Amino acid sequence: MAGGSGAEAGLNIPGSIVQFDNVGLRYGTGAETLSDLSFSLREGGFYFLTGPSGAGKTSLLRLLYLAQRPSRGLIRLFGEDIVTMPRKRLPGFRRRIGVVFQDFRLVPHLSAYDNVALPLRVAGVEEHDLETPVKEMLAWVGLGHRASARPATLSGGEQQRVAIARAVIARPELLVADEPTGNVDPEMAKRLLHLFDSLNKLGTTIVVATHDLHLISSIGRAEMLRLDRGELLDPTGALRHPPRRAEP
Ligand SMILES: Nc1ncnc2c1ncn2[C@@H]1O[C@H](COP(=O)(O)OP(=O)(O)OP(=O)(O)O)[C@@H](O)[C@H]1O
Repeated sequence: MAGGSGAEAGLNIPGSIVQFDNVGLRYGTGAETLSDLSFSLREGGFYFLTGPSGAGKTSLLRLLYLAQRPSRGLIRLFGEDIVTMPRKRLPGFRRRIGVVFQDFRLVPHLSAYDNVALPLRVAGVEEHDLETPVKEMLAWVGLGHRASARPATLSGGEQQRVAIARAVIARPELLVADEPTGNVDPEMAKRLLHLFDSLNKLGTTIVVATHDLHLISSIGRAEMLRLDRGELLDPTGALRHPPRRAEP
């Protein structure tokens, strides 16, 4: 394992929002889909997750947004061990995370407006306080004129933009996005990335899984998480915070 084993494993690393130690994930009885993942993400960092199809990116994101528990290892989120945490505490943690799902998962019977308003309503924001931010957010993603449309009447790219607006509207502490620009044109992709960039500058930690090299190159300060066949490529140990010392 890269650094972090033995006595320091499991300790809370100051300034980290996510910490994985020796995490493995196995679906059923097959081989491990993710193996020995050990890394930490800095609070306020901007990370791109890349890797070939089937490398395990969606599986890693599912661990991050608490849709999946690991088969082994330790995961800390917001400084707490979420593997052994009682299930009833998980929804409170999930509310601190914005998620853009690869398949959008909009609520089908709600309009675009009501889908975007959902996280604010769950957080108890009054109707008269949420109208302006929801309208502004819809306008930013180019859907001001489709506010009353149901998801089934929207194109794939429009649904993706509603999903992104919903994920960012409540300014989550952690934003996890799975191929968030896969269905939009390059101009809109740039606009959506600007949204992530602004959110990051306000303090949200961002993790975006993407194959889009253009997108990756547009955020100079972003760090890379590269997965290959379920393993994280971290040759310099830079994804450990603090990084492990170079071998003598
Ligand atoms: N629920 C599941 N049950 C069994 N196997 C699964 C499940 N989800 C994913 N897998 C398997 O885990 C491996 C990694 O899948 P995952 O979707 O995490 O990869 P990915 O890197 O996101 O791929 P892509 O870029 O194509 O979306 C694949 O072999 C996949 O078939």
